Amino acid sequence: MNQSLMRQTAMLLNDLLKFESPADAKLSEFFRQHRELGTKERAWVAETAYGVLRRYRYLREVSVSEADEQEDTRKLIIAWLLKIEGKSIRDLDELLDERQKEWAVTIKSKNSEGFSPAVLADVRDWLWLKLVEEYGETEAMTICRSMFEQASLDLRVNTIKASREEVLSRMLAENTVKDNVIAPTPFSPLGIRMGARLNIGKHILFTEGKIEVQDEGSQLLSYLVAPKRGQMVADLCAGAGGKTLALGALMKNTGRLYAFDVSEKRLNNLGQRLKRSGLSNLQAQLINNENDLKLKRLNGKFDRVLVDAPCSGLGTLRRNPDLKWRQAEEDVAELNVKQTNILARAAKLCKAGGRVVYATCSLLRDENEAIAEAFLQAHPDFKLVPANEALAQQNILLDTGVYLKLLPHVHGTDGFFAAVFEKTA
Ligand SMILES: C[S@@+](CC[C@H](N)C(=O)[O-])C[C@H]1O[C@@H](n2cnc3c(N)ncnc32)[C@H](O)[C@@H]1O
Repeated sequence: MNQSLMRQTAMLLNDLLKFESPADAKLSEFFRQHRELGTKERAWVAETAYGVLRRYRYLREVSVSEADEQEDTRKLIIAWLLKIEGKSIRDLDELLDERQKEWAVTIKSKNSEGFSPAVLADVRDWLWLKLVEEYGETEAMTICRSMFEQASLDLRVNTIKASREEVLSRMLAENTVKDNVIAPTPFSPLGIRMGARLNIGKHILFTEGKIEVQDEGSQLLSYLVAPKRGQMVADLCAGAGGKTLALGALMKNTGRLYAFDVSEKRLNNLGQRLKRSGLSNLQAQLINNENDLKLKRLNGKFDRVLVDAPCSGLGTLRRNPDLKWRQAEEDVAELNVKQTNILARAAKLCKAGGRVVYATCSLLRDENEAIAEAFLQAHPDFKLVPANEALAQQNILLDTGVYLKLLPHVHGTDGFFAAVFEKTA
């Protein structure tokens, strides 16, 4: 790595730290503008930028001095290399100019004595307080630290086109995955976990539609929905269809599966994935909001409704570390209103004897249990189906209690929450 790459990464970080749009989109845009960068250089830029985003608060604390007029992202990078990556100043000889070497000496000498727990957990104060209230200080710290790790690459085998055994044996036989740790996921019967990141988008199994990228936790949600052959199923917040496609495969391409969302762009992405999947039971529909008239004629028609609600996304911080700096406490309150309303709308779509699943990738009670409990209070015609029992019925032995609650350091998945409701009348 060299000084020019350092400069480019610092410029990218200047942009990312404005927190105006998601970091993954900005990173892709950066790579499109810098096609001259090779694979190793790209990996270094991505790792460094995401590394700084994961540890931003701590790194500022050890690198920014009172004399600084404005934040210099090169200091953050140096701090990341020295303090997190464990490099020595000598290791960085080629990378740093003389002034930066002086910064490095100062940064190296800083220790974390007296830093607040929120700085060490690398989250904003409001979020730290909420997590401590919910999980206690020790568990809150463990959760925050688990988010410093890179997530594994999880794949879902599309059973419309292949079996897990077939995909696993093909991958194990291949040179591309030779040095990779590759294994069935522990809980999802359709998952494969890969230790290292591959550009899976170009892999033949992917282009043939035999595999999809999907976190194991997300795969498990479709098992909670548990759609049966020939049923009417709605995915009310389908987005780009990660869970919709899994539902379609569980339905063995029979029945009718509706994918609704308010985002045209996301539904267009679903369209691309749908072509690869080989599913023909799926219909995508753009709606204005949960009160869209298009939904009205479908009231009481569905056997299964999934609400994968818009949420803070704090369970996905391993993949989207920028979210912890972009989310404010007020945003969560705003999301709670949407979550409550969308779930109430889902209840209307569901027929008697049918099932509604409410899911988020949030860690916060306000977006999870609180919404589920309020729903049960307001909807006496629904009862809670314990998630552990619903999974056991699918031969998945994962018991996190009446709600599904997944955490990276416990389950190896992103953080997920789900509640299963059945309409009794
Ligand atoms: C957590 S994401 C869904 C991710 C998707 N289910 C997947 O597995 O890839 C939440 C989605 O809710 C959508 N959304 C937001 N408000 C909505 C509303 N009022 N009705 C339906 N969808 C909504 C967003 O556009 C977003 O795609």
